[in-house]
Amino acid sequence: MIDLRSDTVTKPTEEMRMAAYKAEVGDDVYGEDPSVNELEATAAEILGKEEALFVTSGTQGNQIAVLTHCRPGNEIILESESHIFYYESGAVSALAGVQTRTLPGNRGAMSAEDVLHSIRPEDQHYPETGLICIENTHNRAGGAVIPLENMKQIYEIAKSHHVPVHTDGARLFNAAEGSGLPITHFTQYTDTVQICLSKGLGAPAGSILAGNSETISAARKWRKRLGGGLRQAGIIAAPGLVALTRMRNRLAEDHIHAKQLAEGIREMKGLRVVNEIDTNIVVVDVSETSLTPAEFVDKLKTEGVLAVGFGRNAVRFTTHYDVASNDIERALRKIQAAVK
Ligand SMILES: Cc1ncc(COP(=O)(O)O)c(CN[C@H](C(=O)O)[C@H](C)O)c1O
Repeated sequence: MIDLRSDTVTKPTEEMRMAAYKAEVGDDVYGEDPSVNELEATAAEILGKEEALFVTSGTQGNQIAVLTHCRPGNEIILESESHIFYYESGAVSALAGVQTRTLPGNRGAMSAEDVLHSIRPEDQHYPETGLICIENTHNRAGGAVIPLENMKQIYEIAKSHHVPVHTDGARLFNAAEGSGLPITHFTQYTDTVQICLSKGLGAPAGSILAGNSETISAARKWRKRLGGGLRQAGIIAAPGLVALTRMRNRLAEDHIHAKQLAEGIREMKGLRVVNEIDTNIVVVDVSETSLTPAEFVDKLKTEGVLAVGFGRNAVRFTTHYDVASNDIERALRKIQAAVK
């Protein structure tokens, strides 16, 4: 079975498993787990932020950011198919008690103009704008890289209106690789950033939320309130450190594989690649097969390829560490067989 459902399916490498086995541990609620402390310090350094917090998932990192920046009754501005809006089970309302102001994106990027005109002026009828969220790369835009200039413009507008910015950077390392820019060029234009260790970087679990010391200290308290204060968490932080320090440079391979997959699918009658391939995601319109995305996903499975439905007419294929070069050729043959 070639699993192209998501880069969340990556299994830990031998090196990560050994790191977990050998991890030095302590009680992280007391700040005494050396592996967690090393991971957080290393992540803060790499992301160009004062401090970083190890969290259990990208969703937890995003939700802690919303809880830390906002208060109940605030409005948050975010893109209409962003993960925080689309895939986090309404947590921003359920947990933080905020309302969403979604804006259309162009390949996932909100226009700075739209953001400017969506920030609420002071008025007793209006909620305060508590946060602006950017997603880079943008999952439902097909792993699109949000241009640096766009982030810069939004950040400058946010700062001039004293509104914080959070970046859902679940795949920000893919954005850095896809744009050829150091990750700190992107993180300079956001107050907090969440990055996933468990996706393209291949860790078994975990994410990082990074920002200035005051914000991360408040975020740490929110993590505790959510039951995320962990004990000997070095067992999962140590493999996370391996992922963060050893797996960034191989993301280019996933991007090459995604491009190869897209090129092969473009040759197939009945399928249409709908996104420009910036990183590791290929979105394919299957409407000409007269199958629904769910039916096509089932057909693919019988041929030995796993993918996910992705909206009304499309399926998504995501390349990752556990998909090797020869898997792409094999997957293309199986996808071709599913189309027949
Ligand atoms: C941009 C972005 N931000 C946050 C998350 C949440 O990360 P986790 O909570 O799964 O660790 C995801 C996961 N994305 C998953 C996937 O793509 O298969 C599913 C859709 O939740 C994401 O794509």
